[in-house]
Amino acid sequence: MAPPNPDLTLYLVTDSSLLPPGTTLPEHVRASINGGVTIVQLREKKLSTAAFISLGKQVHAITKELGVPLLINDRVDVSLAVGCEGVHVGWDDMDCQTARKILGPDAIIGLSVSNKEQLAKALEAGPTYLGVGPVYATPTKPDHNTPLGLDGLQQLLQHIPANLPCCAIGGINAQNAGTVMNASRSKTSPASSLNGLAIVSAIMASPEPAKTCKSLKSLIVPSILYKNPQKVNLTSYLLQMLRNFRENGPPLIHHITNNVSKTLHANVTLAIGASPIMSENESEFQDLARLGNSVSLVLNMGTFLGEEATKDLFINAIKAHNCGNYIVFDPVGAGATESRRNFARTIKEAGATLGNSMIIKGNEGEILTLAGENVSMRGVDGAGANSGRERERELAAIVSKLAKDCRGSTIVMTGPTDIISDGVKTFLLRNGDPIQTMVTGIGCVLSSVIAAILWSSKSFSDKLLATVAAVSFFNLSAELAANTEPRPAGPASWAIRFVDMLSKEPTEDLVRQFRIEEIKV
Ligand SMILES: Cc1ncc(COP(=O)(O)OP(=O)(O)O)c(N)n1
Ligand SMILES: Cc1nc(C(=O)O)sc1CCOP(=O)(O)O
Repeated sequence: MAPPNPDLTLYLVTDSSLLPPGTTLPEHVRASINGGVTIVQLREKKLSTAAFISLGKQVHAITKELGVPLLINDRVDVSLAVGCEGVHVGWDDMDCQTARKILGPDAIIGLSVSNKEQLAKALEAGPTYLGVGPVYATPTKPDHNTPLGLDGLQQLLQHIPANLPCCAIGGINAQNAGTVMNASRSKTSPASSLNGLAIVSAIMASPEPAKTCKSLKSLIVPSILYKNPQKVNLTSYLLQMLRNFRENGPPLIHHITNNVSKTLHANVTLAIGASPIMSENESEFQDLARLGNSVSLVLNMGTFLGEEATKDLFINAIKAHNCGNYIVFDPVGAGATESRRNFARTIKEAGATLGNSMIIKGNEGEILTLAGENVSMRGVDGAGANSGRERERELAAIVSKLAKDCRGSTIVMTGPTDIISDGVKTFLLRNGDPIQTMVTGIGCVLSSVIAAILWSSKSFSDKLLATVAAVSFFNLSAELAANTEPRPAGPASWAIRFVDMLSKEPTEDLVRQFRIEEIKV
């Protein structure tokens, strides 16, 4: 029989003494699960055995109904009496092997680890998962061990095998959850990293547990998905990406773009539920960049007026939006002339100084030009179709290297297969339809969609997946507009249908049709 494999993403450990006045534990647990808690531990230090069992049964009825496992803190006897899914034990409690004998092979048995010595013993003991902590000092457990801090956590994680799930605990809340998850990623190999966070006070004391859990989960999931895509439901995550970008109101997309596709940019931006503005008036860039919670800049060098004429405009726009906004740069025709090549490289360099807020989106010829490859382009269309697995691999390696060289920019190379990389992870996307190349400006307006959907992104790792969601959504909408009966008569009627398609609320069924593959380069 396969060992139990609990989802530790957002682990609620209870403490009724922290509940807001007038609330009950069972209802608080229910709301927390509705907000995204994936596993619950009943940790009630002051209850008699009888009261512990009675409360355990009440809470178990709810966790069972909502499909989430319930564990009991310390007490194997109470777990047996409640009939729940397992226990969490520490070093003063019953040992793991004995607990396993009593509870059986299907039980979830968690074990606490605070240092290297305990970890060495824990690896012998055969728990289902490890609770590693405390990360920070916490009044919730007055007898806690020395806090590990982020460095100590990373060091322990390096010695935890990839197949042993682990969560961090101790002093974790909405202010530091993303940092703890990201820190666990940065110095360790992806395999030996956190599967989630266990939290007591930040959830138990919240007057709005569902809302708190939802926002905690949005800080945790990106890192888990980034490291272990198989551990998270990719479909529901990408769907969330396509829906959440309007959470703080419609993002404002400031466009500096070519004359040919301005109207299409505006219509597509509106169709997906964002707000377009077209402005080349440098005196208002600072104000535009701060107009609301979520502002992005689309920079498209399609109708390029020459290096001197365009440089100040683009650089001043970048400077104005360098206040936490996303910038999507489309180096249109970068390989076509010497002057465009130089200019595109200047903007790419400027993006590399921005940390990770720039996305560079171009066709094969444009991206290869930025990567320093020798390409000859006839106009602003792509240099050629990438085809065949070998060619895909070659291009993926170039895209990934360019992303690394750009120090955090995400690179999107469009084509029959789209390639997206942040220099750490690289994805191949296979949705789309050849008709997309028959309407001018269609390639350009993908930037507007990316610029809007990026606002679902809350961390660096999320930015890549938000871009993957945006490009897949865009291309699948194109594909459906072309292939749904009755089929469009030609490119013009297809383009209208395409905009209609983009305006529909994305569904789970739509996301299931995304053809996404992660590729190792
Ligand atoms: C998920 C998780 N990790 C660690 C602990 C701490 O357990 P323990 O060492 O048994 O300490 P007490 O909870 O008994 O104070 C935990 N409960 N859950
Ligand atoms: C139950 C528990 N175990 C810890 C450990 O280090 O093993 S720290 C802790 C309490 C965590 O509470 P809060 O989320 O309120 O800080």
